[in-house]
Amino acid sequence: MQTAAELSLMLRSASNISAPRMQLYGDIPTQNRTVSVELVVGAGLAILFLYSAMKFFRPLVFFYRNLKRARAIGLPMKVMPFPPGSFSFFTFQILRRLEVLKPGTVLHQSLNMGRPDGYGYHKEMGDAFVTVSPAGLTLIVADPKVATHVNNKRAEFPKPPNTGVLINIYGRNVINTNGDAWRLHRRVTGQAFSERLHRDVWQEGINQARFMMESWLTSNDRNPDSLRVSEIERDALHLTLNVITGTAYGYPLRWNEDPQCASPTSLSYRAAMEQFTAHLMPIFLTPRWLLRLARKDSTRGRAWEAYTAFESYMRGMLDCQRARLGAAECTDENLLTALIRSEDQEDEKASKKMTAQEVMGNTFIFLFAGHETTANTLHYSLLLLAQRPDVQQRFLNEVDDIYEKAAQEGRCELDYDLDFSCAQWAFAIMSETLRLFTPTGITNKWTATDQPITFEGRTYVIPQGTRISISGTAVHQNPKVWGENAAEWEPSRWIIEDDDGGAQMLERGRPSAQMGSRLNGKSENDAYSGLSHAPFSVQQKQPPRPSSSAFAINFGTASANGLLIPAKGSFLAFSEGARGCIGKRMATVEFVAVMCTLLRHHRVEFEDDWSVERVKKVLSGRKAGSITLQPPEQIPLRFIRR
Ligand code: HEM
Repeated sequence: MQTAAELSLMLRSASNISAPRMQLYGDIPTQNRTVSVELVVGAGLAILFLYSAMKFFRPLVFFYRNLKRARAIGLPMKVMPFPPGSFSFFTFQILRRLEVLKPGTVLHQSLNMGRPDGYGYHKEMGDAFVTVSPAGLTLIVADPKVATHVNNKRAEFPKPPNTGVLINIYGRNVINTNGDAWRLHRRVTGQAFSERLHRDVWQEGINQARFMMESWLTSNDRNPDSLRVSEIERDALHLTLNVITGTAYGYPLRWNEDPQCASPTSLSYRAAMEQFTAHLMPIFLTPRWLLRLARKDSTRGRAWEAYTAFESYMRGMLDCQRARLGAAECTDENLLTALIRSEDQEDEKASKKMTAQEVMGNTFIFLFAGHETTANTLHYSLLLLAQRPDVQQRFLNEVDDIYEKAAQEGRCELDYDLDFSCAQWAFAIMSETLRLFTPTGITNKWTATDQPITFEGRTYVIPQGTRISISGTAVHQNPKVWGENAAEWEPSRWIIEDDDGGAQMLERGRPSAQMGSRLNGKSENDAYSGLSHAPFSVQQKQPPRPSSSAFAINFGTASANGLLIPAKGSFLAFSEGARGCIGKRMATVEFVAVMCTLLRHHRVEFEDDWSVERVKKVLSGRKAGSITLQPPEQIPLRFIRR
């Protein structure tokens, strides 16, 4: 038997023996485990704290960094919580849906959702200034020379990254690509914008204007002497959609006719486009699968309906052109045949084909970009002519002269080659409307690397990654560029004085027969070089209105038929440089043909209950949430036989 003392000794020795083993296998680690759990939790909390702090302070850090970069430039600077333009179409739509954004409220005004302020900001800040926000720097430009410099250096100032990802809805296209991809898209689509297309556009503009007037006749108890038009905006959109479809897409339509559709839809072509435009936000922002699942009678359901209907119409037109190409029926090239060919054959320069998606993307973007801007210009011009009977009279005289000349030459129809270049006032009215009611007031670029710019004689380095917003709206209302009356709609500014200094077109009213022949002798390029800046048509010897100190005019030139070619950078409605508007001439030809047809036998007036003041108020506003500039309210018009 062991005594208690022996037992106690044994236990103690056992514990002494086991001690080193337990050290080896984890007793001390148990203690450590507690420590390491604490460490892990502590580290986790620290990370969480650091992450939250970073999230919280990051904008401040960025803001501080951006502030330093902006100061280093040396241009005037404006600090903003958000970059300008953040409250664009989409933000506006979201806020409107939340019902916190009512027109006339302070919030509405402060988000600058009213009509763009024109030159307002620049009065305080100068013609080039930088805005700083945590998101980055934006250089805002109302100076023609800086605008031209930026617009003409495509590689140094490309479109900002992710430009137009939203307008990618049917596929990549010429508007939202850069570099080699853009070059391919522009080369392929650019072929279609030939003089042959412009000739077709002229004729189709006349046809569609007649169809439109016929549709007014049926809605006016067949009284051709007084046609009331309650929705001129809608009709103008319908007209321009039909013109582009009938010409660039090779599918001429009567007024209410639809093109071929690849799969059945209950929406007409025009209704599909209207519903599409009305549901841009859900279409742009919602994943397709979610749109597809939406209830038919919901907003998203309607968006999906418009999206699929429009896609079916585009596929139908592509199928039709493909069939014509296959049957060798198609000798004429148009935009769709050019796109189809680019999917089938490699582009020689790029050694690449376009994908089916890119073909769809371009099919969509040309319809979309090409019809709304031209429709807005027609719409605003008719409103402005009704507001200014004196200018309207000048134009009506011109219309009479052009038809008279055609009759003398044994023609009952106007002809693109013979008559387009005679429409001096039509051109002046269009340009002046685009100057003050610019459909897309801002074009955005970006600095790919640090870039020097020269402004008012000094050079500034704009750091890499700066957004550059060229504000056409501000340039067009800049008194240094367009004179003290820059904010007034005055089409006569586009018509150049005679060599003897008299404003002959204005004073004389009707252009004389002599004037008629002076215009007729010139080529169409001469007559419309005002939009193209084509150097071959310029008469350098005749600077217009030397008394004016305005840049556009003083440094501008005169076209051979007496139209102002503003100095570079001062007229930006179509932008400038390699990425300028591809459809500039098409829009001009269409405008002239339609206006000459609409006002051949009629003059346009407002209804009696529309006072000048009431009209002015509407014209100074902007339809909320629209992508291009549109008046906020419908103003009914009346076409009175003259
Ligand atoms: C009055 C009518 C029009 C106006 C005011 C206008 C205005 C503009 C402007 C300002 C740009 C430059 C946009 C930017 O850089 O962000 C542009 C580009 C473009 N426009 Fe127009 N446009 C008109 C008519 C048309 C028409 C009729 C078409 C075609 C049918 C068209 C097709 C395009 C295309 C494809 C581009 C992109 C060019 C490129 O990035 O290479 N536009 N337009």
